[in-house]
Amino acid sequence: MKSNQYTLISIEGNIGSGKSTLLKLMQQKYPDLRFIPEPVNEWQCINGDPSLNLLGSFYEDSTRWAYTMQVYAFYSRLKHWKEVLSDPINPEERHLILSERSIEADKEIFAVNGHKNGLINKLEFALYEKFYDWLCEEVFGKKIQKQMIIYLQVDPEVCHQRMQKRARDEEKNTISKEYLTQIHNRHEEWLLRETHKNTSILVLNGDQEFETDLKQQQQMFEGIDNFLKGIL
Ligand SMILES: Nc1ncnc2c1ncn2[C@@H]1O[C@H](COP(=O)(O)OP(=O)(O)OP(=O)(O)O)[C@@H](O)[C@H]1O
Repeated sequence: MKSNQYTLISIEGNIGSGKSTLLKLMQQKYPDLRFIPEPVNEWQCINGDPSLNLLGSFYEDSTRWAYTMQVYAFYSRLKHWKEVLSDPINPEERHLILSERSIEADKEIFAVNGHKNGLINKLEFALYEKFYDWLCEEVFGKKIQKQMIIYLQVDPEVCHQRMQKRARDEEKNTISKEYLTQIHNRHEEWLLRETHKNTSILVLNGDQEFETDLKQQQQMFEGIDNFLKGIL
């Protein structure tokens, strides 16, 4: 691998599928990976002001806030990526980055779904694509050697139950099973039916509880170890 190139590993999956849990487990198992968390807190509290809650506004009035949400989600994710990619790589270091969702998922899942459902209109989507393409090229350029996606595939009904259990304030009474099904279908389309260049995809079933079930974890990690074999 060239010294300034990275392999990106992202965990993708529906809201409430268990991505954060899997990420934590992977951090423990592979401590050498660089890690990019999802900036949800930033969306809940713009400039540290809890009255500026973009995630909450988005779920209260999706049509009004869908485009704004995408612009800010993109900005905040890209900012993290830029910080990591601008950090000179130590030649001894592994060039592997693990993130919860990817910039691409923002677009392919949330922006496309919003556009399909009329929450983001044609003009907004065209504008979004313009700065998305340009800024991604600016930040990622030729720095990416390969992308690897771990798709945590979970029944939307199970995601709904997990979401209710965790009860994030903004989501409690606003995310319907219908929305979870739309987001699930977008994942299936994007990851299982569309073509991908220079990307390998592992599909992991996450229907069974795996946070505390060690047997289940072990089974999942057999798949992950095998998938990452050769780069770790
Ligand atoms: N680009 C985006 N546009 C709109 N909403 C987004 C976007 N990215 C994430 N979200 C929302 O932010 C919240 C957190 O999302 P996400 O599904 O990535 O994490 P999570 O729910 O904590 O996942 P898990 O339970 O699998 O750990 C959800 O309400 C999700 O719908």
